[in-house]
Amino acid sequence: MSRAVVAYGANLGDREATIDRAVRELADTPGVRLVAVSPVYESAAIKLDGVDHEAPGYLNGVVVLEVELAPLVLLERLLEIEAAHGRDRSPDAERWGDRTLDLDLIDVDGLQVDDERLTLPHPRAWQRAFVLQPWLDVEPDAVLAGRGPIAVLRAQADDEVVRR
Ligand SMILES: Nc1ncnc2c1ncn2[C@@H]1O[C@H](COP(=O)(O)OP(=O)(O)OP(=O)(O)O)[C@@H](O)[C@H]1O
Ligand SMILES: Nc1nc2c(c(=O)[nH]1)N=C(CO)CN2
Repeated sequence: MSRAVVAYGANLGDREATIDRAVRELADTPGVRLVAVSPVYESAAIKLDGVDHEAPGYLNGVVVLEVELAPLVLLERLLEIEAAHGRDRSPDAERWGDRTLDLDLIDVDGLQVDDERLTLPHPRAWQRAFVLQPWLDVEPDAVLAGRGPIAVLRAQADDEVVRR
């Protein structure tokens, strides 16, 4: 049994409905138990060249899971749920572009993994308030492997999040 933190983000379509359904689908997955659901945050879209106030805003949050699945199997399930909610993964889709649903595997038991398909912890989570703040709300003492306590990382992250 492992403990996994999954972050979601959505800035296209009916964001609330997509997130509600995606969390339910995740919780209904055999071998997955939903342990905690964070508050939801609004955040401006971060693009490769900085904050984009013209783009639709995101809803972001995290869920904590107990899983009996290997990390790669859980990742496959996340990608499947994203696809079921219309995530555009065509080769010409913009990197960090607008999306109906993004599900990122942030941490699994503090494991450090550098696989072709999976990096753990998520390599950019440490600098994202839109991940750290909701995670902090549900696991205030959590530590991001190789980076330190998420409370410290959150204080250093400069993207803005507003609780809904
Ligand atoms: N910890 C992880 N969580 C989710 N995907 C990961 C992880 N590590 C590696 N990947 C791989 O990254 C690929 C691209 O992910 P994705 O398109 O969601 O990136 P992104 O959300 O646009 O950007 P970012 O990774 O900065 O959040 C996925 O197909 C997946 O195989
Ligand atoms: N506000 C916000 N910006 C983003 C997000 C996100 O979830 N929220 N995800 C990205 C790539 O994963 C890129 N930019």
